[in-house]
Amino acid sequence: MSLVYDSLARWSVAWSPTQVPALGLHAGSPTMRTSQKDFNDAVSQVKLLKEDPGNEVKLKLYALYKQATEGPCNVPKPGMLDFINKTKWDAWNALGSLSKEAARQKYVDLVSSLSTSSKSPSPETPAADRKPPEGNSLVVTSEDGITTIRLNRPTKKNALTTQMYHDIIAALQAASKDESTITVLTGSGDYYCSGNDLTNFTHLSAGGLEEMARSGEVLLRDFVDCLIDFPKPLVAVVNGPAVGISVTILGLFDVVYATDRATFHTPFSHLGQSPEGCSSYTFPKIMGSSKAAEMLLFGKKLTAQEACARGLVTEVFPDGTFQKEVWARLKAYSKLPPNALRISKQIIRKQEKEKLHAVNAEESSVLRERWLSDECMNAIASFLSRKAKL
Ligand SMILES: CCCCCCCCCC/C=C\CC(=O)SCCNC(=O)CCNC(=O)[C@H](O)C(C)(C)COP(=O)(O)OP(=O)(O)OC[C@H]1O[C@@H](n2cnc3c(N)ncnc32)[C@H](O)[C@@H]1OP(=O)(O)O
Repeated sequence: MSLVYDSLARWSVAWSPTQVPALGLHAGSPTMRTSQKDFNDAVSQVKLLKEDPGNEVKLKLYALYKQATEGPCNVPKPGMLDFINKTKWDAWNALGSLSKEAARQKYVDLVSSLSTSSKSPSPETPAADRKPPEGNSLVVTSEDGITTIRLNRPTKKNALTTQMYHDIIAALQAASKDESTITVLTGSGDYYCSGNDLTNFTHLSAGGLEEMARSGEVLLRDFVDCLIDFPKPLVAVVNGPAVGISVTILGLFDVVYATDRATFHTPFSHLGQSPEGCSSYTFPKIMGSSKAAEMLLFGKKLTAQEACARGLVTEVFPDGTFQKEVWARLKAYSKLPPNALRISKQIIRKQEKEKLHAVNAEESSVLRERWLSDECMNAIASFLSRKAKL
């Protein structure tokens, strides 16, 4: 059995009976024979768990399995940038000199506690029925003069993958030329967006970390440039909490409507990162330098009402009537003459376009450096190992 990440934030159990290493038990001891059977049964049970027990538990299972089968951690510590293996190594190493027998017992106890809290599926349940596929991460629709770009990864709180940045750019480019009057960005499920998908940092190409940071800088700059240049009214329909880049770019939207359930959080310092989306310029301008610093430096999370009082949000609606009220309002606005709207938007934006592009280029370049820093690496590794939640 081995525990693997199928993406960096998600452990999955890969199991093949033929891959089980010898347990290294001494024959003849009845206690140990019982222990070995219990352990083997527990190992088999893990793959039948219906509910994902979460990364923390899976990490514990991994560490106990290694300790039970190989003894104390005996392999060199992986490099700091090798997030997955370092996290696994840390967990195994933390078990110190725990005996194989004690590790087996703890493993069995842990699996037994999971089995009682989660029903196993019947063996004939097809895998596809256990977890429905998530479908398209971005859904674009056009109706009633409104093009809607919907972030659609609700199980990941609509975190933005690199593919989604590319897809949003393409959707905005298409929307700028289509028949619609207004373009809307919104989210599916309980979140608006949890910001940049932190597993984006783990998809290393042959060029290594430097290359990843370089391509991240280009992607970020292109994404934000596209928002700066977007020629039609751009509206954010913030249907729930918003984090990171999904908050900073709000300063580039024309109108921001939020449910009263929404919160606005930019935890850049916690992540060893720095502001993007032109927020280093737009936030002080919108809310004053000291309020902006509270958000961008110290990561103060705002309620929807607070964000509205600071001018980041246009209007807050009760959650119960949010969708109905907002879409009725937008439908009415979409009947306005499209050319007048375009021209008015463009004359407003024109005053600052050059400045915004310069700010974007600088923020993206600073972030490239940040991504290579120990502070950032450690924060991401910490999130991925679920030691910290923001
Ligand atoms: C160098 C390459 C980069 C390329 C991209 C370039 C452009 C990007 C530039 C922008 C850079 C940074 C700006 C930012 O956006 S910084 C902010 C990043 N976001 C976060 O730090 C939020 C992290 N998430 C959380 O703190 C919590 O998940 C939550 C949002 C508070 C929700 O908590 P919850 O308890 O209600 O739900 P939870 O169980 O944690 O989440 C459900 C599953 O969703 C996964 N998930 C949520 N958010 C993210 C995320 N941002 N990245 C990756 N995965 C996320 C979470 O891991 C859970 O998954 P699973 O069920 O455990 O598998």
